[in-house]
Amino acid sequence: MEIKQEEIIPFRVFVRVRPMSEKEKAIRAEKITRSEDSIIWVREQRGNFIKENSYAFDKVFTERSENLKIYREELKSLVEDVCNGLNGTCFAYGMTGAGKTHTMLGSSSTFKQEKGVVYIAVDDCITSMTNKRCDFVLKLSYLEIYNEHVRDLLGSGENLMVVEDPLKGVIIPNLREFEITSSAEAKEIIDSGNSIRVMASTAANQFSTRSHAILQLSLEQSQKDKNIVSSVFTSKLCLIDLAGSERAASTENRGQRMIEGANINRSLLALGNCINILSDCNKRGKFIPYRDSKLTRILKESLGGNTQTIMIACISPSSSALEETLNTLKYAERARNIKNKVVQNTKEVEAHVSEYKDIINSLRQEIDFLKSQINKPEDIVLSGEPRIDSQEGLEDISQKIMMNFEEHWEIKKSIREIELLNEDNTMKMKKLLGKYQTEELNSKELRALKHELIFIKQNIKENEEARAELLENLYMNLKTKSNLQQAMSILKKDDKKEILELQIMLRNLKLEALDLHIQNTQIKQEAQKNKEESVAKDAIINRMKQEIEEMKKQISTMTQSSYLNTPNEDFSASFTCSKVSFDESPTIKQFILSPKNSEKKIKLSKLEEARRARKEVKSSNFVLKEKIEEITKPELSERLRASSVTANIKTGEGLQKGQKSLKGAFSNIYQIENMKDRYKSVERHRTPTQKETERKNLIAKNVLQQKSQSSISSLVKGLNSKILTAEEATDIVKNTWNMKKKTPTPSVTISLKKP
Ligand SMILES: Nc1ncnc2c1ncn2[C@@H]1O[C@H](COP(=O)(O)OP(=O)(O)OP(=O)(O)O)[C@@H](O)[C@H]1O
Repeated sequence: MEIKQEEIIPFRVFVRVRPMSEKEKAIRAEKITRSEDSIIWVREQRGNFIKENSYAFDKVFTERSENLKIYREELKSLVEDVCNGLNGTCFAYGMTGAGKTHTMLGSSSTFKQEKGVVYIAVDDCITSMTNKRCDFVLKLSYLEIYNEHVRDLLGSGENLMVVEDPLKGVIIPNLREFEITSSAEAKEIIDSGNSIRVMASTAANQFSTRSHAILQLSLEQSQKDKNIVSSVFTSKLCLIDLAGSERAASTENRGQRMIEGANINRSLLALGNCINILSDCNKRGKFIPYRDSKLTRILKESLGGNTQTIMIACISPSSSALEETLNTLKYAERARNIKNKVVQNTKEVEAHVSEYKDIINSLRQEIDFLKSQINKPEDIVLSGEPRIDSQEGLEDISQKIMMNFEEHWEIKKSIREIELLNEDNTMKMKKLLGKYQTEELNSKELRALKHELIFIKQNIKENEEARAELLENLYMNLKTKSNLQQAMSILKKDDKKEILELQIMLRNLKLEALDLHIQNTQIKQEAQKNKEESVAKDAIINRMKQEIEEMKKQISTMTQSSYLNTPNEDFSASFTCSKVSFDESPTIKQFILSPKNSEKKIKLSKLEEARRARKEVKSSNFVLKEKIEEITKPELSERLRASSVTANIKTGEGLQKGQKSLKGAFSNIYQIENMKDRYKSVERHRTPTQKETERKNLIAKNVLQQKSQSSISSLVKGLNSKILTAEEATDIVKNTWNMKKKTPTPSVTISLKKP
């Protein structure tokens, strides 16, 4: 399977217009919508004033569009992506009776029978996976959120907790998952879930679903190749049939239906608030109130996480539903601005498959063990206890206490989240202010910076307001808690009460255990991150160490060759000079020290080579230093700096050796002067004939010496005043050299400058 790169994918929003209902036809409602491809126009009549507004979406499906067409044209690709390891969500939104359930789950009660997109998607997913040549496990879970309670539609029906796991994201412990292998199997499971979903007849819809239903397909697929490298892809497909938004006035709901309606509206309002913040790019850094409802908590990943999301906004074409239609379209229009970062959930497992399986098995065992640990207290408390009879007051209070505790938990977490967000915002603001103070910005950059600062400031302010509101909620929550505890204490103490108290305690303990688990996972994650960081750091250090070692080797080779190539005692100026000005130019220097034969020239050129090599080492040292600057870890750069200092010293040694040899050459010149003195001192022991010959020689040498002295003086002058060209200098030195061979050394001043 091709591994996809991270992509920013916006919400895709479609509008689906259902046909006029019998009821709407009966009241002779007018059709107020018309559409073309991706645009829908809505006609609004207010008194005599008529206007038509247009709204743009990714596509508009008309009354004639069927579920299968919608699936094929827009949802199929989402399912394909899920089969390729990406997460996907599709939810239907709209007023009550607008056609959400018809779209998602289909219907048979109308004049025509249609299969919902949920069934088509599950079928398609099974078929695609079966056709693929890989191992896969497909699991299905189905839940509903009714009056802010999460209920397993395939399980016991108990009120489930929603937990945020730092590794797995939002999870619902104890939610049953069924492994499915065939469409028939899946259909049976989904149908059984639908059969217990809360439905009721309302004024707006005879078969109104009063809960939000969330069906989730979890897919895990693995691929093996010859090299036994196994890739594991995990993905989720979330299909959601939301309960309908409704206006209390128009639905004429009373009693239980009104409570349901209030809860439905509360969660849809929370969904709208999250969409508003997520869709506004200036609101980055603003607290997103996912915790305001169970629906938004469960949809957190679909709304602002690693998921491709599709929203189907269902509307009625009728004039009687104008307000709801406009609300739905505006809501959906905002959602179009949400962009999610989507990445393939893949793990490259470089391990033998058997090894890998062992790891999974051991993890599964650990999970099973932990599960058994979590379930233990409940078993102990409830095993053998009689079932609690319905005792309205007691049960009601215990339920409320549990909810109160959960609410307390959520509020505290939200407060902490806001505090962290604002810490982050303040940091960002400080950074921008620092940029403002230290950098020279042009007017455009300045404007952008100010703009950003204003939004961050606004976000901080709004976050603070949300925090203040939450603190107030916390205060109310604590007040409710003490009231509930008081109410509980008044009730007659009996076995049932004790069991209920224990149940409350157990639930609270479970929450605490889960929170501890989360903290534990976070600590583990942190530890793992630190470990990975330190491993990566060690790798860098090792790599750099190796590089340093290699450089040291190079340097020592170069130093050695520089030792070898540096002129040694053979290399000595054969003429006596008391002082010669030393030019920096290597050519000139070469001329001054011009050797008497080609061998020395070679040596000199080798010296130059060595110098060049040293220069190269120096420049590579500089590169190394630059690398050090890149590395932010101080200890690493410290180590490298130390090594580069050593390297420099080594290079310097080579240089010094060269200079030493040069100095040696000049000391030889002085030695010749000394020899002359010694010659004078032994003069008296010679025979008269010897003395005569030597005297004649000396006169001749003195003449030559004077000539060469004046030549070298003019050479030095020429060099100092830069009158001579390099060629001229060469000639003079050559001549001087020749003269020197036959004559005693000329007395010229030499001063040696450090190159
Ligand atoms: N595209 C459609 N074609 C034919 N009938 C439809 C279509 N959409 C909806 N209906 C019919 O309209 C009625 C209301 O639809 P549905 O139950 O799907 O609405 P809903 O939005 O789910 O409402 P609620 O939120 O109250 O559950 C149903 O009888 C359904 O069969």
